[in-house]
Amino acid sequence: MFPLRRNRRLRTNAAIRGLIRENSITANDFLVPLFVVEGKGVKEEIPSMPNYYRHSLDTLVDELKLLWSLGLRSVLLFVKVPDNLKDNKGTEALNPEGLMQRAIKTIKNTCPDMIVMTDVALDPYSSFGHDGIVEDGKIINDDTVEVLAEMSVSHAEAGADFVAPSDMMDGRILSIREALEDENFTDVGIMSYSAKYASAFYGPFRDALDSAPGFGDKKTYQMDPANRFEALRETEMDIDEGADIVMVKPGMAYLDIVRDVKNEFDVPVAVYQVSGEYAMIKAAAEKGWLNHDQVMMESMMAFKRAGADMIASYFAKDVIKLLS
Ligand SMILES: NCc1[nH]cc(CCC(=O)O)c1CC(=O)O
Ligand SMILES: [Mg+2]
Repeated sequence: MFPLRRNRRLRTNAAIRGLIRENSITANDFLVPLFVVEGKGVKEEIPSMPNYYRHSLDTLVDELKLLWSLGLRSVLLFVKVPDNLKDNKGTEALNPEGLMQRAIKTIKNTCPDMIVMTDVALDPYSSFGHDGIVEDGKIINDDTVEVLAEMSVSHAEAGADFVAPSDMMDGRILSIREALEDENFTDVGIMSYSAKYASAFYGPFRDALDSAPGFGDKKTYQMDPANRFEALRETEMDIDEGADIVMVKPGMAYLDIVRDVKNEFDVPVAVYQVSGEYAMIKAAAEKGWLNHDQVMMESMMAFKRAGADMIASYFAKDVIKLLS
């Protein structure tokens, strides 16, 4: 008898393919990154991120209502800080009336049940465009961690549900957790960018926030793309220090790391499909070289298949619109 098994039987039509499908995508899967700028009536497209925008607080309100109506329930906030407010210590990051703090309040006033996660790192505030305080051309770990902890408390005071440290300083999760507990923000969570690689895929994001490093690169704090086991060490430490959710970043080129982290630990795992991944798909689709929607959905399935519990993606809205 030939053949003993015919695997194609389970692919015969859409109904049987649906029946045996192992992964699916819903609005619950997404964190929506949002870029916020000063001003009024601003909705400016980011040149290297087609169809993605920086919003001033007033237009952000409309965007939030749209996200909410689509069933999207959590946002990841980034702010673009004017040059004159940048310094080496990220002083503006602690301003209770700063753009981030106002953005958090605006969102909570518009959609009180939207989960607000805030990016915690110095780079948008840094005159050097680095994620930490610079001394003699070096990024100083422990002094930076102190600022990150204060910054986290400031975001919590403004109403953030989660802080999301994306800086890759050592020990920052513990310091942030302690600072939040000291101030009685026991319910404010931490989503740690635990395995964050020194990646060239962040290029368009740095355009969006005007936050590219002014000298050197981020290789003394972000991870070497050559390394796999180091991601597990980083993640384990962040969990021990109190991270509620851990993240792997970037996404598509790091699916092996997502799977490793998911297999090894029992906390929720997030993956970040970063700006460069978005830009690649958009650019190829614009040229007619790839089918935009199909490639987008395939990338989402890949994240789920790799074990991601949630996906931060600039495609979140497009995906949900396509599904509904
Ligand atoms: N620390 C800031 C930060 N938070 C998220 C990203 C990248 C996100 C993206 O590319 O979409 C970056 C840039 C960087 O580390 O240089
Ligand atoms: Mg670490």
